[in-house]
Amino acid sequence: MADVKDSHPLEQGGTYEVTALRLNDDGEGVTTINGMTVFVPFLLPGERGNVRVIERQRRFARATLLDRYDTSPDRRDVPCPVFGACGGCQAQHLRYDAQLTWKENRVKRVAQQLGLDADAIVRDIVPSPDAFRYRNQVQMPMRFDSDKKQVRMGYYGFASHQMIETDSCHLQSEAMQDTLNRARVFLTDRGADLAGLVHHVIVRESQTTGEQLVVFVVRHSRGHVRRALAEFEAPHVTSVCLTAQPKAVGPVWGRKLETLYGPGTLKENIAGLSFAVSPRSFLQIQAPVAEKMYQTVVDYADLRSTDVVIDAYCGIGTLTLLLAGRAGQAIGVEEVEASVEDARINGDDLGIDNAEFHVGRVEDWLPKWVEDGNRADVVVFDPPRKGIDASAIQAVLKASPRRIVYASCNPATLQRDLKLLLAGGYRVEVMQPLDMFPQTAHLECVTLLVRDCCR
Ligand SMILES: C[S@@+](CC[C@H](N)C(=O)[O-])C[C@H]1O[C@@H](n2cnc3c(N)ncnc32)[C@H](O)[C@@H]1O
Repeated sequence: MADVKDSHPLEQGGTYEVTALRLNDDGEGVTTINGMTVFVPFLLPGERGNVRVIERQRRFARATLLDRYDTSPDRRDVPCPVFGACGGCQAQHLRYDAQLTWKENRVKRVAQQLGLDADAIVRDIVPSPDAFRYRNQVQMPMRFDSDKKQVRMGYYGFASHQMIETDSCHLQSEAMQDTLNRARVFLTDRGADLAGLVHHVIVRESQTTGEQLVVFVVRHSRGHVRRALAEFEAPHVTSVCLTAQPKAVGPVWGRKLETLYGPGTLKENIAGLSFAVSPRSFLQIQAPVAEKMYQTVVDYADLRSTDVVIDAYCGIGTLTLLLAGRAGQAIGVEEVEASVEDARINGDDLGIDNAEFHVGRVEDWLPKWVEDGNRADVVVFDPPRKGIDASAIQAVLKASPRRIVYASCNPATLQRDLKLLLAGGYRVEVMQPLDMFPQTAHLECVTLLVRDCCR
């Protein structure tokens, strides 16, 4: 068989004039050169440009934009000085209304690829009330520069661990940025002995109270390190914590977490309920869109007062506790022990006595629960980006709940998992996209599936 590469006269390093046809799921312009698909970051649909091919694979290539000859009406001025180098945002150059259309169309494409009537099933995307300064948490890499004797701070570049220095990210609140800037100065002032040990600073903020929790991630934790970091103060910071993680690159959290001062948790108000959030627990990145997402899940679940509802991947129990208000029994399952502790405390504080929580992996817990002969009338899934494990899908098909509500943050795994659920006898009734993450390629989508015999 002829090598596919040979049938495409496309030179690595060659320069070409192209026009972008559409955006891919990562927000890159998609074009073709001599019949081969080529991805060009920062070129918008309809824009012409001169590009250089920098990577050539069997079926596609990547190119970098050298010159742009046109300006799409969807292009906007970018407020962030490190946009394009920093790996955090992919779509700041796209007007917000065009970002919403792009994201909604991605969900429509998922529906189409599953053979569904996308226009009938996919609802209009729910926008974020704020296109900037919406995030409630940040993990900021910090490095001590021994030549300059100061701490450098910034995000990692696209697909790399090269630090792109910045002291003004437009996605987080000004108060969070102020805390990070103060942490950098604080560490620089303390010098190499302390600053050389800190490789990340995590800031979490309650969008209800404005209180902040700071976690210093250190290579190792000794008494003098704890005492020195406990001196850090900033106007909104109510708790300072520490975790020891010897490696600066890779997972940020160490095994242990110590509170140096303060309660070590934040309180967040979501959909009228107050939740305690500890440093390691998952919390949706912004409260206003999370509330809309939760309300959609609760509506789609359409619970009856005797129903048993399972909330798989429940985090601190936000959805479980909201669902419990409408059901006979709500059961949350979550692998992070600290989150389940938060969930139990939250249930007790809210006086909700028909919710229970289990620590475990959904793919282990759900098959066993079904095997033991338990029933579920409605199952809610809100997994991480990797989606639902196939064994959990097989288990839910066996349990045969009346409804399945799937909140997804990744259209690719959503499509994969929906395919299995459709083959297992479920029908997609409606898909609701939500923009939880403006300026980035990420989105949320809540899908309602109904067992084919139940209308
Ligand atoms: C997208 S979050 C949703 C949390 C919650 N529904 C909320 O809205 O806050 C996914 C959660 O699943 C947890 N998780 C990830 N993999 C898991 C697994 N295999 N089994 C159980 N929980 C898991 C994560 O720790 C995280 O809390």
